[in-house]
Amino acid sequence: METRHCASRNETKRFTTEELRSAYLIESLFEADRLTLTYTHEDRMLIGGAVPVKEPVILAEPDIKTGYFLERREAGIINIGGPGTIEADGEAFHLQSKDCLYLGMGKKEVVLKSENPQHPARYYILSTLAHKEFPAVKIGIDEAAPVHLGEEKNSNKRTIYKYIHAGGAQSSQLMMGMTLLAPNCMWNTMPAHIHDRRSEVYLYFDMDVDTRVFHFMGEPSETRHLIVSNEQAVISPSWSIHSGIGTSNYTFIWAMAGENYTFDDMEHVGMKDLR
Ligand SMILES: O=C[C@H](O)[C@@H](O)CC(=O)C(=O)O
Ligand SMILES: [Zn+2]
Repeated sequence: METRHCASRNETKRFTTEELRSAYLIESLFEADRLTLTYTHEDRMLIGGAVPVKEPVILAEPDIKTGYFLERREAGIINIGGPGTIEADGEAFHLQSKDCLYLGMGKKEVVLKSENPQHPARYYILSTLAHKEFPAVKIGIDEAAPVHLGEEKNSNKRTIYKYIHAGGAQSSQLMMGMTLLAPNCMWNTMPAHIHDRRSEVYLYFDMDVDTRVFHFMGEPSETRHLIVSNEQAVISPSWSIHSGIGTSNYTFIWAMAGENYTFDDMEHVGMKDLR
């Protein structure tokens, strides 16, 4: 497990490209037959990936220092690969591509499996602290609440699918969903926003090998960018905008944790305030 301590707003202003990338970008998440994990101290989110090929992957990490992974945590797991099955304390959940599984606090044995090693499941895992147990539930993309945003003339027409949120799968604090861009639309989350009461993580995927997303971060008056490749994730502290433009099509998963559970609690940044 890799640990990322929080960088302050003021030190971030002076970061070189490499310093910015090592603080905020997670470059490698999906490896065969093992769980990769990054522990960010931003709202203590755990960001993970697993690709079961030859054998199942167990959700376990001694460095978390609790009796088991979900002893004091909950998790959202979205499959971005081939079909797979997740077993949680003996209960099996079948996940096609873009299906999500919510696992509440208290689930002891979580086993991640692929149906076909030739086309393995690719599990993206986002785990946050929990204070209460909520039932495990699978949410297919067809069951997620769609929100239509943006306009073609601004190249930002997109649909936000919410899986884990106040009106969907219940959780202690995790909110999770996926944003799909309309054809020829490359911008996400512009106009940009911050939410001072929550941290957020973006996973960019469904990208060609040479496609890049220019992900914009930083305080609205001090923006920086990260150049992001397929299946890489970005940590967004509460003071940072999080917006991107792709050189070609892409999809992204967003996940948030923090003080409130109010998706709409965003402070929109006026275009005149961006620097
Ligand atoms: O706080 C909310 C998150 O940043 C995302 O839901 C935004 C997003 O998916 C988008 O505008 O496309
Ligand atoms: Zn946001």
